[in-house]
Amino acid sequence: MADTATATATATKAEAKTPVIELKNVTKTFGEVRSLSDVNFAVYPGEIVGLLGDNGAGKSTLVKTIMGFHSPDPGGEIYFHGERIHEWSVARARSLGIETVYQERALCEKQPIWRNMFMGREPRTKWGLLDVKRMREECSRLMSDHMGFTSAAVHPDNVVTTMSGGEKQGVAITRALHFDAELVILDEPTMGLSLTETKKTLDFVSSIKKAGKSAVFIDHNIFHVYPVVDRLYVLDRGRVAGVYNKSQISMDDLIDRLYRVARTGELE
Ligand SMILES: Nc1ncnc2c1ncn2[C@@H]1O[C@H](COP(=O)(O)OP(=O)(O)OP(=O)(O)O)[C@@H](O)[C@H]1O
Repeated sequence: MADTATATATATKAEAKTPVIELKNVTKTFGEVRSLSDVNFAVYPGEIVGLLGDNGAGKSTLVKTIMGFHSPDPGGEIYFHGERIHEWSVARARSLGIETVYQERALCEKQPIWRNMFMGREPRTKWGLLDVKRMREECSRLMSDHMGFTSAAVHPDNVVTTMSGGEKQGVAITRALHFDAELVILDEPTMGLSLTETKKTLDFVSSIKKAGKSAVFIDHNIFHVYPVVDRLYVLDRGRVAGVYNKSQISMDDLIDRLYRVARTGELE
């Protein structure tokens, strides 16, 4: 069983590097509801961090804070590569390379793959028109290099509706990496997917690490999260109930820990 000492040891080892993103003493209240309570959270370069917790634990509030949708209550601090950012917003987070991959419905189903790949960031010709040729070619390259799609059946001109759930998530993750995301937030990317499609999506998650980027992975299913992450945060009632180095806690111990936290609310 991991304990606070283990988590601290892990953090100390990683502290040789500066976190990509760090939240210090972040509290977030909505009226009477305290969704986050004095949360300290960090993601280091090249690290995949899992975020676990029961319904209402504060996972969405935490990632929405990272994404700039919520501002912390006074006293909370956000750092990006060690620099304190005072004016945190969606635009700022995005400009710094924080990208989010939602459940599969985030793509435009009736649009071709290449259109989805460049949505909102379309390259233009010198006359200001959409550079469709470049988007098609670049999409084709990304699909074979990053997504391993060599089959002629998966073509950049195919509309997204024809793709499987795992392939759609592949497009979303590849899109994030292509736009130089430093930190990819994966918000329940396996929801509603079959076993095979889930496997495909988890492989794409691993590709984020291979590309030297970082990710925060939220999922209710610990069997999906555990295999692909380096560290795990457990949230409970808005607090960080534990931080674990995956290499130092087995899945069984983690499950026990989650049950105990949910039952007793105790912190590490
Ligand atoms: N905009 C809001 N206004 C009021 N309360 C909110 C708001 N957003 C979240 N909450 C409350 O904050 C608490 C944490 O919610 P949050 O959605 O962050 O939890 P979660 O861990 O993501 O839950 P789930 O796994 O069910 O999605 C809940 O009690 C929720 O009702």
